[in-house]
Amino acid sequence: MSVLKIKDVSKIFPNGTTAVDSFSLDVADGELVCLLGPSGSGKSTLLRMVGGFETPTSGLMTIDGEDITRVPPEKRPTGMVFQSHALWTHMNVFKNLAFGLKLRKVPADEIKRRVEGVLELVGLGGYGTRSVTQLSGGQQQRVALARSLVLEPKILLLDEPFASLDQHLRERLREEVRDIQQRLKITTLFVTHGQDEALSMADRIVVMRDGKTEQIDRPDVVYREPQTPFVAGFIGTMNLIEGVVSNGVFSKAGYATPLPVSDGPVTLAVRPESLDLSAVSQGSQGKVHRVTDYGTHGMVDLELLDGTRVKAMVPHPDLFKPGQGVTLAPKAIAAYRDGRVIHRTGVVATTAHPALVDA
Ligand SMILES: Nc1ncnc2c1ncn2[C@@H]1O[C@H](COP(=O)(O)OP(=O)(O)OP(=O)(O)O)[C@@H](O)[C@H]1O
Repeated sequence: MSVLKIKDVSKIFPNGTTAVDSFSLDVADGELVCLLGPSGSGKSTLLRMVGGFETPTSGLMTIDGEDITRVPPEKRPTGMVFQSHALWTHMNVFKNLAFGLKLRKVPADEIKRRVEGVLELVGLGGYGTRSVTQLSGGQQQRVALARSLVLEPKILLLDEPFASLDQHLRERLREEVRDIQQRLKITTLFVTHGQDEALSMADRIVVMRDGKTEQIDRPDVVYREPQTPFVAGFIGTMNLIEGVVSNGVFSKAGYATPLPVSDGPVTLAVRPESLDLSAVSQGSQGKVHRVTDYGTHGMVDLELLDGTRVKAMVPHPDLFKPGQGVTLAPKAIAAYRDGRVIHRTGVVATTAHPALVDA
């Protein structure tokens, strides 16, 4: 039973950079929350503050009600796994794991039991006597995870732990870590800038931007109901089409559609799979720039009459050729104004996973 609370935490570095800006988050017992955002959005700084490796400029952090804001890392009930795992190469796997327990004066027989148990858990049973230099990258990262878990932290902190691994291994480890996390029911905060990682692992995703929260929601909600154009553009492939609404009609470069919002500038968010195209010889609203064949589908790069570029997913790539005139029927998922959602259209994405439409 461990709950992490972060309340109005800010970090301003001595050079004046505000890395984290009045950030608040409650992570429930056993929950896995992903911090997702572009480079420089403050994810690592926030995680490092929870781990005690950076001190907040202001704010409060508690674990199970106890203030940990200024507690040194080794005294916190947190375990952190870094991107570069920094295993001790002069020690074998067992000793790497036993080290922290020895420091805590855990009796030898208990050390043996706990290390062996956790090695089994990460799929490395029997690897104790191996030198860590004789392990693959994925195995080393499992040892790094085991080294944190063996200390039985209340909160597990993962900072892009798979970033250095190839795609295939990353996907496998992602599933393994999620399994272990759920089996142990360990409250976890996970930093990534991989949206597929966040979408596939998290109970909730925090989309960060400039040290602040842009949206906190379940993965499917973040994907289907992005609150801001920033989130819409960040998760999956999204066309953000800027136009103007006048008398209930949205128009953009020769294209018009009813939109029940007040007059003014509007940004429509349209997934490529929700932008239907028709090839026409007259009255086109755009021109095909390029068609990419993805085997299962095609992705058409279009140029609208005013030069705006958008993407449309089509079932058969050979239906469209560069230079071909088209009309479009975009089904927007939402309309935004001044950075906030002002209208939801009820259109839902037809693909469950954004990797499908990444182009
Ligand atoms: N020690 C430091 N001194 C000054 N500025 C820093 C320091 N560490 C980080 N920053 C700045 O704080 C901001 C947030 O950095 P942070 O590393 O937390 O972002 P991030 O979202 O984790 O990025 P990435 O995905 O690239 O790791 C950035 O503008 C970064 O340049």
